[in-house]
Amino acid sequence: MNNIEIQNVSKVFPRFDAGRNIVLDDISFSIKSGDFVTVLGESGGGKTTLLNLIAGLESPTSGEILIDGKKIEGSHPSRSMLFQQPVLIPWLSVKDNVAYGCRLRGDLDRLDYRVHQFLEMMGLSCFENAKPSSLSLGMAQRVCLARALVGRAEMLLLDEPFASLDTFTQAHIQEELINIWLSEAFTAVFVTHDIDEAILLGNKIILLGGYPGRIWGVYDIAEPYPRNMDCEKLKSFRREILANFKRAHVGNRRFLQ
Ligand SMILES: Nc1ncnc2c1ncn2[C@@H]1O[C@H](COP(=O)(O)OP(=O)(O)OP(=O)(O)O)[C@@H](O)[C@H]1O
Repeated sequence: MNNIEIQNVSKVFPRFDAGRNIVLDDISFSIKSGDFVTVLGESGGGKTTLLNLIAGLESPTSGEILIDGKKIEGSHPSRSMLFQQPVLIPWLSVKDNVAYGCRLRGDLDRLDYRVHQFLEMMGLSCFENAKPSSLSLGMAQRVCLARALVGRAEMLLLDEPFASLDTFTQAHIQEELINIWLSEAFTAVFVTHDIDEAILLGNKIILLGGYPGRIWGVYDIAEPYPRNMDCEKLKSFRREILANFKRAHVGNRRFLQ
């Protein structure tokens, strides 16, 4: 199980001029085990900060985050993070990169089989022995995804992982991610500033807006996968989300006056 409760979480960072930068203000929402949650917000709005708090890499200034009723204390291999840029060890082969975290932790049970299985799932079995320098960006990002899944992550935390990919590769890898999520049943928290990506992927969207970042909408989307933005229901979600973004900005202007 991996039910997460984010309760009245605020995060304040010290500012360069000795002031306080309130990045997140009184954020509350819940994530059910097996959810695919997309966190949608503009650049600098605190999305990565929220992901780092769920990963246990940062602590809230106030409020708390509970996983299955227990307060998060630090990072844990069951929560795996995928960054915007793929991070691979250049001198290790693709398969050794994928196996690396498991080897470090001594999680060796059928490791070679698992590595092969996930690389095949990502369409990368022919590249098992290749070095990262010979991979395209999209392939390297799929290796990172395989590495997270091989480590039996119960929760994937994805920080705009496809933002730097071209539209075609992005669409392809989004579809693969959804297929794997549907078959492997992990929980995903996916940060993006792309409204269509948030709607196409998430069964729940958290709209983060304004400065400091507050929640401006939580949307449950029950449409089946694969999704297409031509669908009227999804278009209407899009209109509603954009309208709420506008409200966040009007609220923000008032806040600054
Ligand atoms: N470790 C830190 N120390 C001080 N300030 C920080 C730290 N991490 C983030 N911030 C500040 O928090 C704010 C939000 O940053 P964050 O990276 O969470 O936003 P974001 O929504 O993920 O942005 P982007 O989409 O551009 O990656 C920024 O003002 C940033 O300067």
